[in-house]
Amino acid sequence: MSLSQDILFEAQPYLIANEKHPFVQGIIKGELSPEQLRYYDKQDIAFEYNEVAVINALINNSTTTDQALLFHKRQDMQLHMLDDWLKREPESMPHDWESLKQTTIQPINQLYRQHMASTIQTHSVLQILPSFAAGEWMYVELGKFVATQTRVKEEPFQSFLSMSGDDFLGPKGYIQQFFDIIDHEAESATPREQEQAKQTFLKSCLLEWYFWDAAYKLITWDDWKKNALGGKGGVTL
Ligand SMILES: Cc1ncc(C[n+]2csc(CCO)c2C)c(N)n1
Repeated sequence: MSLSQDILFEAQPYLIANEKHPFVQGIIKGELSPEQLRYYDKQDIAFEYNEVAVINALINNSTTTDQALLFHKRQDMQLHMLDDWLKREPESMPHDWESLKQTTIQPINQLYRQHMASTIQTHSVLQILPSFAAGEWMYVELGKFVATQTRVKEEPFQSFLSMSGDDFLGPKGYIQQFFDIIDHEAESATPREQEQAKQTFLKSCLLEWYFWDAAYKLITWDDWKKNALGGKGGVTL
């Protein structure tokens, strides 16, 4: 079994848990509040800016020119996507880079961003790529899942998780190409390095679940502070 097959087999329970999460269910049923959508939007733009640094590291540490070109193409898409996103709904959101820099990165987002960024110092595509590819894979799979469900037609629920175009799908899509690169790099890696890469992927899948959860519950550092300083022994956040 290739490393990517092994990873995908172990990631299945995480995918099912993500499909069941009330935020994902709320997208299908159109039952999320403007506050929940706004929290997600703000945190996710900041998350995607962090991905720019991770993709840069993938370009820097590519082991072939083809890899560098693929990551470069993905980076181009990332920056155009962020540019389009920042131009949307400026009246309801601080959708410009200056004010976005002021956005507080909330606890789970910080954990996830640092989980990804911490792989950069390995200088290894095999260690960096799974941290990033897991989120892409999860969104593509969730997109396929929601397409099988009867979902509400109004925006923003209608287009949420609808992955448009074939950029990510199929044998030449990003997802398959990322897995091909993971398998190629795994050939020259030790079992321990392969295991590390797998655990990094699975941790990203876990943090995907917590990302939905934080948006669903609107969890902030203030909640963490109240919980810690409230003197009640703490509740589960
Ligand atoms: C929590 C979270 N995880 C992963 C992504 C990454 N992601 C999902 S789909 C996509 C590209 C197409 O929109 C990207 C980059 C994200 N945004 N938020």
